[in-house]
Amino acid sequence: MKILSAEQIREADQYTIENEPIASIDLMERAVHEWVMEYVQSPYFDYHKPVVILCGPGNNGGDGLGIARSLKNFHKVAVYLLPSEKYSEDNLINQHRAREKGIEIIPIQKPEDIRVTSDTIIVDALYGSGLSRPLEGLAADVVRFINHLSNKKISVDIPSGMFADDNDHNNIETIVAADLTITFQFPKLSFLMMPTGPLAGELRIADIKLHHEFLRSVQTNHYLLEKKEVAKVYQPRNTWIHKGQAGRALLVGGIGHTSGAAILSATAALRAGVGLLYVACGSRATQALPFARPEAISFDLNEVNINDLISAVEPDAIAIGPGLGTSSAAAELLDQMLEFEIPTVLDADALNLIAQHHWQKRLGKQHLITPHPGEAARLFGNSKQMEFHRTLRAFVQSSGCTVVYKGKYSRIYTPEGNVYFNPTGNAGMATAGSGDVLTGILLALIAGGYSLEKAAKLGVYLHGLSGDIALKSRGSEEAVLASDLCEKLGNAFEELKKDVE
Ligand SMILES: NC(=O)C1=CN([C@@H]2O[C@H](COP(=O)(O)OP(=O)(O)OC[C@H]3O[C@@H](n4cnc5c(N)ncnc54)[C@H](OP(=O)(O)O)[C@@H]3O)[C@@H](O)[C@H]2O)[C@@H](O)CC1
Ligand SMILES: Nc1ncnc2c1ncn2[C@@H]1O[C@H](COP(=O)(O)OP(=O)(O)O)[C@@H](O)[C@H]1O
Ligand SMILES: [K+]
Repeated sequence: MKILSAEQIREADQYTIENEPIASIDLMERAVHEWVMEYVQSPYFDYHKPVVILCGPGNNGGDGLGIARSLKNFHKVAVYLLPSEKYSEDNLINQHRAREKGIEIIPIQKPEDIRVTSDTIIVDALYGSGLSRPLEGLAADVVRFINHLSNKKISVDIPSGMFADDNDHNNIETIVAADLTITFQFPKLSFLMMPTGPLAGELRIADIKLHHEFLRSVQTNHYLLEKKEVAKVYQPRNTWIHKGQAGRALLVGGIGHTSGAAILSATAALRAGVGLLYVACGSRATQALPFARPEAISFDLNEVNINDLISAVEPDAIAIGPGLGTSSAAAELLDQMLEFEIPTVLDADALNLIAQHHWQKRLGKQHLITPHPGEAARLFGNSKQMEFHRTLRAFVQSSGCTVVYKGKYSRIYTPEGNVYFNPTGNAGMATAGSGDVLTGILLALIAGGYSLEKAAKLGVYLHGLSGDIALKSRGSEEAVLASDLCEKLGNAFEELKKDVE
């Protein structure tokens, strides 16, 4: 699914109006209808509760006025309107239509004019994608006022005060903190990033059927991964395959106290279908592995030379990092391994070592790195979200490596400059070892023949899906373990395969 900028969204609206063709006010009616359809299907809909709709001067406010007319059929509705010298044309039409339906429109002079009871649902239609500067004055006061209320808040298109794209210079306190955002046609970039993402709350997308020609041809570098697209990446296993063809993988890590990290990665790699798995690890992990994961073949890093091991094993792919530590021996090992041409996943301490030794420039097209925000900050600096995003995207384009920036909506950056956001996964995955599991999955997929980009898309999606399945079976986020992700990986493949054509 394409993610468009605010400018492109305006163009999409305009193109639809001119080429469908449809009058602007009728497109707004369609948006209102689709928004209400999403709302009544959401868990927030309860016709016993009164609704207060806050409207601004533009078309977002116009939507709010239309929504008021529609919700009047179910709820007790009150409409409040910000004062303005220039309401948009469609806003004025909808003010008129609302009054015709007997709806009183109450002008807001001060935030306290807005009257709610404890069960009132607040619909936020103050500002949408036409926001041109951070909110101030009365609008900002209204936002702060409602943010202090414990009432459920549902935003129309965008939480008011939030820019669709770049909020680096915005004031977070003047953005509505919504429980649910029902957005039109496209997810907005700011919903998928910190610190704005949490303010959008739960997301639902209302399909307002903008012109398919425009949607097909519009150029973007930002996408939200969808199951059916990821399913196209998946290559079903050939029934005549033998283990030598299912990928030979080498995992390096698991030294001392963090032996478990290598065991988790190894388990994940095996569950993700690798044919042969070699693990080069510390003495403790070498001893534990035959019991924990008898399918893996282990080597003690104290006893083998990495170059000899590579010659003997001839891996199709390598992963280094989980539980590696940052000792000088680990640094020396990584130093040698960064010279290899073999596709390599770099995670955890491998990334910390790269940052420590300023080896970022040694990353190239054979590398897939998987930093979480802490590791990423060590590697690429600690700038604000959009600036960081631009820095990382530029680094990936110039170095040729592929990056998975982990978190909610993990992002895949490709050397072509594309960025894919992953929708699967949940807060239960914020637990020790879940990143190690991802490393193992990626290792297996790359060893099995997927390109780095395809492995990243498929691997990150399946990893999150395993987390979602684990959450269902465990019952609550708190109880999900990284090992559960390995256990449910088969079910995640099964779920994805339902969409393979
Ligand atoms: N047919 C369509 O196009 C469809 C559009 N749709 C809906 O329209 C929404 C976009 O509408 P929009 O472009 O009118 O922008 P909106 O966010 O309502 O506000 C603009 C007004 O606010 C003002 N303003 C801006 N920043 C400000 C600030 N900081 N403080 C104070 N004022 C500020 C700005 O004034 P100006 O910047 O010119 O000074 C202008 O007057 C979109 O999110 C969706 O909900 C759907 O119905 C689908 C069909
Ligand atoms: N709230 C969340 N929602 C979705 N995915 C999450 C969330 N928290 C963590 N994850 C996922 O879990 C993994 C955590 O990785 P990482 O921080 O490296 O863990 P560890 O170092 O303990 O192995 C990442 O893939 C991340 O995307
Ligand atoms: K809004």
